[in-house]
Amino acid sequence: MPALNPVLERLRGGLIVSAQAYPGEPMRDPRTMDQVAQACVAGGAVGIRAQGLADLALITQHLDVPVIGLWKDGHDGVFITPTLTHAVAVAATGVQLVALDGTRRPRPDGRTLAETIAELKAARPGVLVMADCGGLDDARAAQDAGADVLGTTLAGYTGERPPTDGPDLELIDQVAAIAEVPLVAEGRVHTPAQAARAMDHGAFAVVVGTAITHPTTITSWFVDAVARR
Ligand SMILES: CC(=O)N[C@H](C=O)[C@@H](O)[C@H](O)[C@H](O)COP(=O)(O)O
Repeated sequence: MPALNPVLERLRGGLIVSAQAYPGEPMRDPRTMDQVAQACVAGGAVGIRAQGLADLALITQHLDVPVIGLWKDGHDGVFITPTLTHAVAVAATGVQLVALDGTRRPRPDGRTLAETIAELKAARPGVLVMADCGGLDDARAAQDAGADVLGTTLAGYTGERPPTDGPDLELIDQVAAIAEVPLVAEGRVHTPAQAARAMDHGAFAVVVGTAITHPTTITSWFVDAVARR
């Protein structure tokens, strides 16, 4: 892999924590997410992934690790930073990387992924792009479209890959074999052992969300285990 952008170099081999609360949830408050993000950095996270302009505006002020920002609009189809307008607004919060839907599905504003990336970079020079992919063909296309980072974020959510129990290691292998840019393993990494396995399979860094920052889900795992006895 050629010499990397210094922002990406800071993420190499590390854990990125995704701190997101969903609409209507008790922790859906920018101050709360900012505090959660700070707590994760204190624990050794090399980067933070976060959602929404208000959360990002606070988090970028208080953290000195790279922040991957996104804006979820809706919950099906293309909803992760779906348009150029969303992407430019996310970049304007001061994040170093913008995560956007990196699938081959039509985007709501009619732009291709390549056009979106080129226009975002023209509007916000220096910003990096993480493409959230659902499968190998997405990853290949996103790399060709100019993505700086490939993520397995949408594996199991777009119909291209079955939802695996744990990270989609087969997809990580496949993407690692074609990636000329960093591959970030994201999606259903629920244990430290799974995070380590994703690295062993060729990930450049790993994103963990739910298992660190979503107490409702984590609690339900324990509740179910207790209820089974
Ligand atoms: C599919 C989708 O919408 N993924 C979102 C992307 O930002 C988040 O809801 C996930 O929490 C994140 O990808 C981390 O994954 P996990 O929470 O499984 O560690």
